Amino acid sequence: MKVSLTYVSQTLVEPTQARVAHGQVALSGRDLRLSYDKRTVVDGAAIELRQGAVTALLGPNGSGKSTLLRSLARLHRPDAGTVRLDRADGSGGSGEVADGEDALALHPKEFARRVTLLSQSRPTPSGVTVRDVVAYGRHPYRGRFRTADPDGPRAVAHAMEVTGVATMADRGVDELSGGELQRVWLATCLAQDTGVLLLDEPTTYLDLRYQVELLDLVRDLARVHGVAVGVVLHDLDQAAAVADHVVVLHQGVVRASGPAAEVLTGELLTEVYGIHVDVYTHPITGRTCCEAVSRHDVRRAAAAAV
Ligand SMILES: Nc1ncnc2c1ncn2[C@@H]1O[C@H](COP(=O)(O)OP(=O)(O)OP(=O)(O)O)[C@@H](O)[C@H]1O
Repeated sequence: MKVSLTYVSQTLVEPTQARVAHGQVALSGRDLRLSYDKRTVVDGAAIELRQGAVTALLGPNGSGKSTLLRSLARLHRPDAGTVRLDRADGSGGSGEVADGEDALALHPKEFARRVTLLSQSRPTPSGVTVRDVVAYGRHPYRGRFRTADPDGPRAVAHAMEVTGVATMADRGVDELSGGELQRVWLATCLAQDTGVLLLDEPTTYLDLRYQVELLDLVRDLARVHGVAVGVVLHDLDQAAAVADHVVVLHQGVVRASGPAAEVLTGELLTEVYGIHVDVYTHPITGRTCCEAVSRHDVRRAAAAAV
């Protein structure tokens, strides 16, 4: 089978938009208060997504990760606080900290050319092919009368190729498995060719190979192509493997934020998740591993010690 995300760093065509200034803040939220029907679920949150870096949002169920991510994507309007978007070429901000533009004030098409979100669930359209759905990612580049989008065909073909859905281009999306559909949505985001990529639990539905390859792709998009990635993950090992920065939410408050290697400690994770978590370096791979200790593990260890 020809599909492969693995070789994306070799095959990814140069993005059509200039992306430089790795490390500069591309999208930021400050002092965000987010609510549903007057119930505040995120309070005082700050987050920065930097060009060329992957930032993972972590935390228990209901801690506010998706809501925070959606607020950065303008899908959840904050009660308080700001969301600011810097220019990909760095012209909208100043050095380390972006001043940027008020993301909420941008024209929807302008925003969609710069930020995309792979959300947790999307309605599956019926009667449309995979190629149609991926081509939808080009909507911000089309004019009122569907005027030419010269980069469109190349971007769509390439997005399908690197996500492994090119071979199913003519199939109806309503006949795909959950994992296939997830890759089609990811291809749609990639076809949108934005400098900021937001992903809400993107490995859901994917089998082991595609989970690993998706995370490789995410890392390449950041490191090779300068994309600022914000990703909600539940798997702490995956987060440790892919993220440069992590933001840990607990009960709607940012409990810790910073370089992954510094933030991911057993002490913090044990406190936040309410279960004992061991963090150690794998003796062979050198990777950071986060392992929750179950009651059965404790019993086994006690029995072995006798
Ligand atoms: N549409 C909604 N209407 C009302 N409350 C909501 C809605 N969506 C989420 N919430 C509530 O907001 C809080 C934060 O939810 P959110 O989905 O952001 O958390 P999360 O950290 O992403 O959770 P999970 O890990 O379970 O996906 C939760 O208490 C949740 O019940």
